[in-house]
Amino acid sequence: MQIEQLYQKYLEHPNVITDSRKIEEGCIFFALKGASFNGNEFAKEALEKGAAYSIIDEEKYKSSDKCILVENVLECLQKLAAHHRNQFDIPVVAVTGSNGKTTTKEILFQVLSKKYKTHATKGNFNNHIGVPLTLLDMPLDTEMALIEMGDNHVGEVIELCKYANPNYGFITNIGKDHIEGFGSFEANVRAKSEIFDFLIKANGTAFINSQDPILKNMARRFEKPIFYGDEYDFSNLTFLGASPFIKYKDRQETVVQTQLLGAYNFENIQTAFCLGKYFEVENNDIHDAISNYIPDNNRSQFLEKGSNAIVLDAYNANPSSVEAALENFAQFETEKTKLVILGDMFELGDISAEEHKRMIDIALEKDLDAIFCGERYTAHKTDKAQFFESRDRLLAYLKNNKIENSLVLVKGSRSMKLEEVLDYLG
Ligand SMILES: CC(=O)N[C@H]1[C@@H](OP(=O)(O)OP(=O)(O)OC[C@H]2O[C@@H](n3ccc(=O)[nH]c3=O)[C@H](O)[C@@H]2O)O[C@H](CO)[C@@H](O)[C@@H]1O[C@H](C)C(=O)N[C@@H](C)C(=O)N[C@H](CCC(=O)N[C@@H](CCC[C@@H](N)C(=O)O)C(=O)O)C(=O)O
Ligand SMILES: Nc1ncnc2c1ncn2[C@@H]1O[C@H](COP(=O)(O)OP(=O)(O)OP(=O)(O)O)[C@@H](O)[C@H]1O
Ligand SMILES: C[C@@H](N)C(=O)N[C@H](C)C(=O)O
Repeated sequence: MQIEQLYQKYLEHPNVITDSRKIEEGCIFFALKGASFNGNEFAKEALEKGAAYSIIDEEKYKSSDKCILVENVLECLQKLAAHHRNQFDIPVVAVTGSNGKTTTKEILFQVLSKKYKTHATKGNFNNHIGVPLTLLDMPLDTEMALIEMGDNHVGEVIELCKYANPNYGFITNIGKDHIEGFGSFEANVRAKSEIFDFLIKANGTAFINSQDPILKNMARRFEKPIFYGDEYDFSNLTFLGASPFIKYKDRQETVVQTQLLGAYNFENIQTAFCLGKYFEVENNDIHDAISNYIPDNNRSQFLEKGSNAIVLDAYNANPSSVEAALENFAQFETEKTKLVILGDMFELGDISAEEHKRMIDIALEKDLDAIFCGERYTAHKTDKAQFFESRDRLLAYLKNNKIENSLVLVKGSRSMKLEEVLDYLG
C-alpha cells in the first residue's frame, strides 16, 4: 500500500499504538519486532480488541482485510510519520545534545504553550521509534512542534531529522555520553552536529549557546544563527545563584526564583528563554512558565526524607553530567553532612576506566563523603571512600547503617536504578 493511501486511513484513525496490550478503540496497531516478541503475532488480537487496522510485515499473520501487509513495519511507521509532519507549515524545533535534552524540552514546552498550541515529545521518546510516534501523535491544529532527538551512534540524528524535517534546532551541549557507540568524543561532536548539517541544507535556523565554545564554533556554518547567553545577546539572563534552586534576573532586573536545582540547569533555562523571546512569548509568561516547572522522573529532583535532604539525579549518568553535578553539589551551603552516592556510568567504551577513576578523584578532591556503587567504580577502590560492587550490597549496607542529617546526592546510570536507595534514606 502506498503511503498516501495509508495516510488517508491514519487521518480517519489518528491514534497509533504499538502494544496490543494497550489497544484503544479505533487505533492503528503497528506490529513492531523487538528483542522478545514479534508484534505480527498480536495483529489479530489487536483487531479483536478494537483496532481499526493492524500493520504487519509477515503475510502469514494476515487474518483479515484489516491487516495491512507492508514491506517493513518500522520503516512504514517512519515514512508515515514523515508524511504526516510534511502536512504542516509550522515551526518544528529539533532538540539534541548530550545532557539536558528532556529538561530543556519540558521547560520550553511550558514556555511555548503560553502562546501556541505546542506539541512536544512525551518523556524520552527520542529514537527511531519514539520520534515517529511523537510525530504521528501531532494533532492537525498544532502550531509549534518540539521534537527531542537522542543518539548513541553516528548517523542517528540525521535519520531522525529526515522524519521530523525540522526548520529550527539546537544542541544543548556536547559531552562524554555514550562514547561506546560513538567511538570517541570527536565522533560524538560530529554526530550531534548532524542536526546542523540538516538545518543548513534546509535553510533552517540554529539557536546557539554562545557560552559553549564548541557550539559557538559550529555556529560559523550558519549565515544568521540566533545566539544567546552572552551579555550582548537579545535574550541575556544573569545567574544569581543556585542554593539550592536557581535564581536569575533578566535585562529589566526582574528576579525569578525557579524550582530547578543545579547551576547546570541554568543553560537549559537560558535556551528556553531565548526561544520564548524569539517566538515572541511575553516576558512575564516566559518567567511564569520557567518558575513553575518542577523536574520529575529522577532528573535533579529535590526531596526531603526524615532528617535528610536528597538531590535525586538517578535518571542517567555520564562523565560530563556527573562532573557538573559534583561541582554543583560541592557549592551547596548546608549545616548537614554532604554525602555523594555515585553509581556506575554505562556505555562509555574505551574511556570508561579513566573516567570512573576521574570521578572518584573529583569527589575526593572536593572533600565530599562518598559512596561508590558498581563494579566499574569498585575497580578503582581506595580506602578514602566506601565501595559496593552492586546495588544490592549497597542497599543491604544502608538498611543496617542509617544515614541521618545529611544532604545526599544520588547519581548513576539508568541501569543502576539508584533511586532504590531512597527507601533507605530516612
Ligand atoms: C519495539 C518496542 O516497542 N520496544 C519496546 C519493548 O521492548 P522490546 O524490544 O523488548 O520489545 P518486545 O520484544 O517486548 O516487543 C516487540 C513488540 O511487540 C509488542 N508486543 C509485545 C507483547 C505483546 O503482548 N503485545 C505486543 O504488541 C511490543 O509492544 C513491541 O512493539 O518494550 C520495552 C519495555 O516497555 C520498551 O522499552 C521498548 O521500547 C524501545 C526501547 C523503544 O525504542 N521505544 C521508543 C518508543 C523510545 O523512544 N523509547 C525511549 C528510549 C529511547 C532511548 O533509549 N534513547 C536514548 C538515545 C537513542 C539511542 C538509540 N540508538 C536506541 O538504541 O534507542 C537516549 O539516551 O535518550 C523510552 O522508552 O524512554
Ligand atoms: N545542561 C546540563 N549540563 C550537564 N548536565 C545536565 C544538564 N542538564 C541536565 N543535566 C543532567 O542530566 C540529567 C538528565 O537530564 P535530561 O533527562 O534532561 O537529559 P537528556 O539529555 O534528556 O538525557 P537522555 O539522553 O538520557 O534522555 C539531569 O538529571 C542532570 O543530572
Ligand atoms: C537512559 C538513557 N537515555 C541513558 O541516558 N543511558 C545512559 C547510558 C545512562 O543511563 O546513563
